[in-house]
Amino acid sequence: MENTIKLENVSKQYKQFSLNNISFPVKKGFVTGFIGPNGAGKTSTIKMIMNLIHMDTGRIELFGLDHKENERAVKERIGFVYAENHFYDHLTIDKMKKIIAAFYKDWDDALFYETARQFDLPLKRKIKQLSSGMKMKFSLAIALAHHADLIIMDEPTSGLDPVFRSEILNVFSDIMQDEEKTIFFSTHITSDLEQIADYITFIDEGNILFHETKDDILERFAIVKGDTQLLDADTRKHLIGIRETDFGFEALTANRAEIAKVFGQEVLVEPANLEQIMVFIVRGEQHNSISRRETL
Ligand SMILES: Nc1ncnc2c1ncn2[C@@H]1O[C@H](COP(=O)(O)OP(=O)(O)OP(=O)(O)O)[C@@H](O)[C@H]1O
Repeated sequence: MENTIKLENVSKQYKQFSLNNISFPVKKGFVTGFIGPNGAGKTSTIKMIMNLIHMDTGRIELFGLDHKENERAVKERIGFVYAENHFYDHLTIDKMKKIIAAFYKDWDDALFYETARQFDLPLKRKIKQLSSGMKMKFSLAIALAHHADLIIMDEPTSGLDPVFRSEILNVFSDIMQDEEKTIFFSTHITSDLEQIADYITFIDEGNILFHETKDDILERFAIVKGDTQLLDADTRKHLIGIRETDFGFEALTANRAEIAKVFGQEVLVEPANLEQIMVFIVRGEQHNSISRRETL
């Protein structure tokens, strides 16, 4: 399977934060969701992919090409949707579109207007008068109009109401009908991923904890519930983010199959959704002496 994006041992050191030799692929023809708690390093990673900030070490390939050596060529093929406004506020959508269109060889004006109509974009309205959802749709209309093969988005659905979000997710599904297209986006909204992601890349504190298909993740992880008396130094090693109450314990396992071997029939094993997986893993790190990466 072809990789549209490939990160190899990418690192970046800030004063109080570092991205630590991160490596993962983004598969062509699929939607990959990039999740992790606040400050995990999602935006920094995306900015490095887009060559907006420099990495200290490592290599990033886009469409099989080094992303810096071939920056112009690869950017022609990318639609970048980003929360920080990169438009001129005082221009109307239509005028801004004209400026942007000039940068792309493969610009399709008819497709832009068709998408703008579909999105109800007010062409004569100034950028500064647009809601964040409209700006987001405008960015997507641009990405579609220059026939981007790869769409990269940093939290595209945050701040959007549920109706708008569902509309945008439908647009993503439409885009993915074309098997040549790839979507990579960061989000906190795990239910969006449950709906449309094929792969999930999980980052925390500058480390990639896993990169797998969504189906494998939902298969592998599970919630375990049982009596606190079952917890000892050995059994705890198999659990992540244990929460103990008067009624018993609740924890996450990263290896559902192993739980029966450890606890027999004495615990309840239930499916875990992505939100629970994220919450338990992050809590696990705060309270556990065992490194999260070892447990996963
Ligand atoms: N230019 C910078 N200088 C110093 N530290 C920075 C800089 N940019 C980001 N950081 C730090 O790097 C860490 C990761 O930030 P980043 O924005 O990549 O996280 P994120 O996963 O996108 O978070 P969020 O979900 O809150 O948007 C944070 O602790 C942030 O303060």
